[in-house]
Amino acid sequence: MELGSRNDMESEEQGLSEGSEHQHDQECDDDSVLEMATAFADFHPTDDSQLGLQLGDKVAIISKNSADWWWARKGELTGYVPTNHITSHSDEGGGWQDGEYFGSYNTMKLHLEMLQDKPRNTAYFTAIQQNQHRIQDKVVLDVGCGTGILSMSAVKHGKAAKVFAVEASEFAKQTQALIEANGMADSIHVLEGKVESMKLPEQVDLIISEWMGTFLLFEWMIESVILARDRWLKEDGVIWPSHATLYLVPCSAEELYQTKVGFWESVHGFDFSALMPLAKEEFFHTPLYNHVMKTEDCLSLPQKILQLDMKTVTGSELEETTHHFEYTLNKAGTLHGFAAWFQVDFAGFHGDASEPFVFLNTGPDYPLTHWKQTLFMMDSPITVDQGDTLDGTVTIERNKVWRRHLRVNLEYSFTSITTKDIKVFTKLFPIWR
Ligand SMILES: N=C(N)NCC[C@H]1O[C@@H](n2cnc3c(N)ncnc32)[C@H](O)[C@@H]1O
Repeated sequence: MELGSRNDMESEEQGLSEGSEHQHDQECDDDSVLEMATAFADFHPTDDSQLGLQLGDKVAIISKNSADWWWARKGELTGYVPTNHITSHSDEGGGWQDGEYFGSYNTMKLHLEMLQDKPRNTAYFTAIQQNQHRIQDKVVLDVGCGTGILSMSAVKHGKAAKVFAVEASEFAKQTQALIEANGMADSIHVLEGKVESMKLPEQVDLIISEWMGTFLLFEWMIESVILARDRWLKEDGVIWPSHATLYLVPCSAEELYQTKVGFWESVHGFDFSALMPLAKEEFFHTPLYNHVMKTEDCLSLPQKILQLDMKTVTGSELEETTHHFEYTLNKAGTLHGFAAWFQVDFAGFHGDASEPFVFLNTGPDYPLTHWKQTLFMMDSPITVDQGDTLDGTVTIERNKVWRRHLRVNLEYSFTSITTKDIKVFTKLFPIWR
């Protein structure tokens, strides 16, 4: 999915072409095989009805005799394997493109970018440090732990007793080495595999995860976090981030527009304006995931278009959401489109909601993060005055086939305060399909 930074991956979505469907396991064709699975931990058999496993072994599941033991085949050998040592491949299909997705998280460039994102890491570390007295001696689940940085912080700063650090990409092998190098192997258990198919030995007190993608939802990892919450978080447990909010604001993007589209007006003295529609289609068909906007680009106050309580939100609620907006422009200028960003909060432990809590805001009024802002460019800029209004809806629709992708539909009417003239606009933006 990405060949470099997480942001690059969105522009490299071609990497998620149909041809990139994961390789169908040959053994799957044997009709006695229910599905394939991979061992994410070594298993040493205690009797000869059991099959020994090494981390990374692929086994063919023949029958699921019980919740804890499945009859499996590894090469010519058959025997029982413990289900809490293997992760099933069954959800690799279904348009999740897991091969590419998890393969892409096995890059140093991506982890470098995330670990160098100071506001990102500071928010998580501060939340952990400020709640040490509530995390001490507790059990934590880190969903999508990557290098394990949040798990290590939960132990070092939060004094957690035990952390299950779940990571589906091969990078988990590096993570295990890092945990050992930092003397934390007895409290942090790295589990390679998808959290959906993980079998933990106990419920947890705290789930920590950094799951936010472009426009908050891209990658749709939020569904994995919700599933882990429903399956493994204690009733009175806490999930961080505890809340996620998506913001949208009408804005100018003059420099970008001139660079990508205005440029064609006159190219070395020649009229190339006939190419402007092609430029708009190519450059503005999808949102720009790495736009850095300035506060003065905002033409109104931002509005919240999605508010999630991570303790209660369900996957089905997120399939399609629509938010009605009304903006009154607070300055004259040029309306090129809309910018979006998110905020995540780390509340939930506090008894009293009034207690200050830590939050991470990726908007233009806060220190820049690797998410930057997401810019939805409309095709025709309009000159606007203070007092003009925009009235419309933003619909976020998850792709029914490509389950990590979504589409954002913007539909609104623009009313000029002076002429009372009304113009209607609509545009559908795939992220990225
Ligand atoms: N936009 C993000 N913050 N993406 C973080 C994704 C990190 O979580 C890992 N990850 C994503 N989904 C899962 C999952 N279902 N199970 C385990 N690890 C996951 C992924 O391999 C990467 O290390």
